[in-house]
Amino acid sequence: MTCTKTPHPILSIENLGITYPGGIEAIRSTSIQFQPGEFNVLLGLSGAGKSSLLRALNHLVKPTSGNVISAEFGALNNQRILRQHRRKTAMVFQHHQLILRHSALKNVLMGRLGYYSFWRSLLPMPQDSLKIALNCLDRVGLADKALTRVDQLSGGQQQRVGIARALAQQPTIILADEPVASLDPSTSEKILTLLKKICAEDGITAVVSLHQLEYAKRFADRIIGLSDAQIVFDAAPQQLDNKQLALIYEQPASLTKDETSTDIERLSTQKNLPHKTATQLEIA
Ligand SMILES: Nc1ncnc2c1ncn2[C@@H]1O[C@H](COP(=O)(O)OP(=O)(O)OP(=O)(O)O)[C@@H](O)[C@H]1O
Repeated sequence: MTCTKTPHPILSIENLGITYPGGIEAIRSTSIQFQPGEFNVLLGLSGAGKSSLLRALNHLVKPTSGNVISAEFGALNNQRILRQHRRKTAMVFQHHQLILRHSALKNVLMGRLGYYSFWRSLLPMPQDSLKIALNCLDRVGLADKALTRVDQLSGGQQQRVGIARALAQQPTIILADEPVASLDPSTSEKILTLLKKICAEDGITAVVSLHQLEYAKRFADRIIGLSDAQIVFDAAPQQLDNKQLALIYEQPASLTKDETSTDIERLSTQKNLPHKTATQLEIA
């Protein structure tokens, strides 16, 4: 089941494939279009290819074939276009990727770095960026924690700072890679509610990877179900019946149970690389 193409996608992928060194095929040749303002959930078992697909959308994982095409900037085939696209495409991570010894405000200000040259970003941020960052903290309900060190905040509050940092980028697209995987159910619901509300208010297109079916059904405008490196479902949550669910959640024949858990272990250590912006600021 697939969504039909519409004439004005904000972001498209065309025949995109990802094969990691060693020959692991994470995404087989796939084409999708994302519509402006849509809240998309990538749903699937661990190892299905959700993170790889999501991270390919801003070339954090480089596709081995095919193209990612931004409606605003064009195909991501040179550094200038990639920089422009990344400035408007914010990321939210499972483990927040915040600098724990810095204040919430300083972390949120990192979202503004893409707007300044490297040399300018070494100086204190201008007033307008400060105002934007404070406003973003206010929108996630953390105005009173602006000067609190992030390591003194709860997991849910840290993820709110992560969302505020994304928002400070004034993005048109937010990519959220398992944003609630480290949180308890009640906090997860609050975070997804907040993320959806903010995206709706600002007309931001969201692509969110999740493995919890319940949240996908509740929050997604569109669910893109992945299994074994390919899209097996692409439609509104209301159209997800048991037959479609079986396609998403059946264990690929190519993996035994043991191989799957080995993959998960490897992923949990390899995948959560620090966000490039965070690394840059750590150095600065
Ligand atoms: N850096 C890497 N090097 C080699 N193989 C990788 C790498 N990252 C992911 N893979 C493999 O690519 C496939 C897809 O992984 P991916 O992380 O995209 O899946 P996922 O659906 O996001 O899983 P999870 O829910 O566990 O995050 C898996 O077989 C995984 O082992």
